[in-house]
Amino acid sequence: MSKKKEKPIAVSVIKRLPVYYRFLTTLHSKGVERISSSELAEKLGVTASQIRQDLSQFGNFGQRGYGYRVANLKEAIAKILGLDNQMDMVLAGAGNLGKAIINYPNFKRRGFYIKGIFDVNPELIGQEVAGLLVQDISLLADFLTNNRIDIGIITTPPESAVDVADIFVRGGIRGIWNFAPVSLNYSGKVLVENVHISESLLTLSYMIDEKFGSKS
Ligand SMILES: NC(=O)c1ccc[n+]([C@@H]2O[C@H](COP(=O)([O-])OP(=O)(O)OC[C@H]3O[C@@H](n4cnc5c(N)ncnc54)[C@H](O)[C@@H]3O)[C@@H](O)[C@H]2O)c1
Repeated sequence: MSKKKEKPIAVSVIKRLPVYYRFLTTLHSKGVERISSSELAEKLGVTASQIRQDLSQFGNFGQRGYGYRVANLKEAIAKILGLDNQMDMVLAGAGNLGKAIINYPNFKRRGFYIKGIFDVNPELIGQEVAGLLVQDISLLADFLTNNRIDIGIITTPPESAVDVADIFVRGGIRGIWNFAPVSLNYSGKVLVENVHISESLLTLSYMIDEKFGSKS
């Protein structure tokens, strides 16, 4: 499954690709066959030249005067994002957020499979969530030795996150999707994507205040 890119692509570009992909998927499901970069840009709130510049880093997609074939571009972006590869994942922390992630059906549709769920709570261990039994966290290290897992998801409280991440790293995991509000630093050993849901909410709250003024 190794798929190292020859030339590093800016993270800002990589972060826009899923947005293009999601929108193209919607267009495709509505039967739209082609779209111009200016239409695509208008719908997504970016400039047409930004889209052309982003996509040109990966190859030649659109045709002048014709635009993009929706199905082709969608498939090409899926490939760039690695959605044509299966990514196997484990999750530590089967609480509120963990269960919501496990039960979300679209990850599987996009090639992300949760293979193991781990927790410390004896009341949760042995419970079935989305067809998998929650296992004792003490079994995680062995599980990683016996299964080739790509991504480890952390939805534990912050105080357990570093311990869990250490087990992931020792177990050979290549990427950590971390929802706990702690910084994980493993320069070079593993890629960490921190998801700060609360920060995103605070940003929205700030923007509401700025645009519409405070409620009082
Ligand atoms: N729920 C949200 O919307 C939300 C939003 C933003 C951030 N977060 C963060 O996500 C994390 C989970 O939040 P939650 O609301 O699901 O909490 P939760 O308390 O419902 O779930 C946490 C789970 O982690 C388990 N756990 C604790 N230590 C563990 C360990 N060492 N190994 C494995 N499992 C362990 C607990 O038993 C529990 O089942 C927290 O760090 C929280 O700050 C949650």
